[in-house]
Amino acid sequence: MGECATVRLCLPSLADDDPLFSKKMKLLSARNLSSELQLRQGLTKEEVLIGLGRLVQCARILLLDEVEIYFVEGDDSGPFSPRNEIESLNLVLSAIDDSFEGTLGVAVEVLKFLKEATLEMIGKIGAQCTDYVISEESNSTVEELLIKWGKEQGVKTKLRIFHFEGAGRGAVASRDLDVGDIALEIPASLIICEELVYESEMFGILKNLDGISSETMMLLWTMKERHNPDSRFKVYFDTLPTEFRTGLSFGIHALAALEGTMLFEELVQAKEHLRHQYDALCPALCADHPNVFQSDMYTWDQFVWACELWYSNSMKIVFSDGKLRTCLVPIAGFLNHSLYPHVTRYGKVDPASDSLRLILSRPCDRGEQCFLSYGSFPSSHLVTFYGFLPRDMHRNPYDVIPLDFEDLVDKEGDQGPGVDGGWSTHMVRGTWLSKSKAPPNYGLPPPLLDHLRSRAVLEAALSIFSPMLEGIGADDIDRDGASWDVKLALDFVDLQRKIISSVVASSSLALQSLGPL
Ligand SMILES: C[S@@+](CC[C@H](N)C(=O)[O-])C[C@H]1O[C@@H](n2cnc3c(N)ncnc32)[C@H](O)[C@@H]1O
Repeated sequence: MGECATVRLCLPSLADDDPLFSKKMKLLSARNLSSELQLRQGLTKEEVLIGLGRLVQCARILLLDEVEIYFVEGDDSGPFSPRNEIESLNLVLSAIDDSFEGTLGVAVEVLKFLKEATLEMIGKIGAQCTDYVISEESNSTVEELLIKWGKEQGVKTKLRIFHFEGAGRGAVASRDLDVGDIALEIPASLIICEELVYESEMFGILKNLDGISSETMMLLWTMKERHNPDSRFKVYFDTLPTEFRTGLSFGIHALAALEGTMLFEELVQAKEHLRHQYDALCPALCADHPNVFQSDMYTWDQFVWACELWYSNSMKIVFSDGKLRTCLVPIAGFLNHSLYPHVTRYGKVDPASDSLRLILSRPCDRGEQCFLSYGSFPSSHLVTFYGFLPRDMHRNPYDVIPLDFEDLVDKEGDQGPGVDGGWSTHMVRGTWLSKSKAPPNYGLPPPLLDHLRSRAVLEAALSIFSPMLEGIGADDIDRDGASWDVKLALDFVDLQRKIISSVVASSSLALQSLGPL
């Protein structure tokens, strides 16, 4: 770029209240990265690209979350995860877009070059993501009616609904969509949230109950409203399945298949918690106010249905009044989750249009399934609350197993691993996700080993995981004839076993490398 004029790009600086502030600052300074890029005149294209690369590295660090930062290895400059990469490149893109304003002449060409290069990087994300196969276009009247109803009330969509093998319904781009395009726009007035309870007759009763949360009120409202033939949201309720298949509906055989895993305990506890909640609320409401809470609508099964609906379909959204509400969003609820999402941030109502806009953070070609990110969840959370494991489950960077071995180490008079590295929690994940499986870490996370007593930590990890590996899952279950919940449980067990075996193998190697005491 012979005549490159000065161009200045600025990423937002790291917020003081970022809980990972000091760790991120440490990484930035160790790598000598700045959130500002100045390109002076006369640089070559290669030099401009090097500058862009450094800015992307900085953005990656700024946007690391607590799991990602824990697994950052040595001087690895990323990418760290698909989520982190998509958001980092979009951050850089908006810095480039901001710089166009007031820029003239050759500098505009440089910015265009930078923008193209960034879009090219974004375009490469997701190339390895595993496709879901369309089983049929949804020509069922319920989904069509919902879209028609939505459009009449201001919904704008560039998506069509299809059925996918193993994922239910999903949304497909009806034309090529680029970064920044709005795939779906839902007026705030169509979003189902707590205000509807406040307007309903049941609120007069619920507001007198001590400590009842708006989420619980919404559960109770949904249980009744789904049967209301005059509901404003009838077309939406008609699209909902009569039964959800999440971990909360696992039968005894699926639970038996999970024995020895942490998910077994989690599911049993989650179910018990819901049972307590149900027992404390529904029978009394039905007995005291039978005209409002009809007992046939407030059975245990219907309560679990409503919980599963809210866990698997709700979104947390900030409205124009600044308040965060947990909501059900008709039509947006058809979008499935991916580790390589097209839409990453959809948590805020756009104040100008008073609508929820699903804006693309990476392109989605016509005919391609358009995915959201539901969040950075481990597979146990996805099974419990959503009832699936993604096709790319082996690549899930958030599929971590927390390590609670302070007890084990502390008892021996050690100061414990949480203290010296400034890490309050330790965790492991499949070591195949590591970029350096070589000594000294053998694919284990650096903070786990990066302190004085790594021998004690490795021994503690082995003492936790080796017995777990032996006790995990029953081998004698016939997968072919199994029901949906047993199959899902077995897939989960296989994945856990793989993760734990990899950690045991790496810990043993790392321990051997330390040699005898
Ligand atoms: C918000 S809904 C999405 C629409 C849903 N597929 C349907 O047919 O209504 C969330 C549910 O979709 C399914 N799902 C989402 N993402 C998935 C994925 N990547 N693979 C398999 N199932 C998925 C799970 O059953 C999950 O509980």
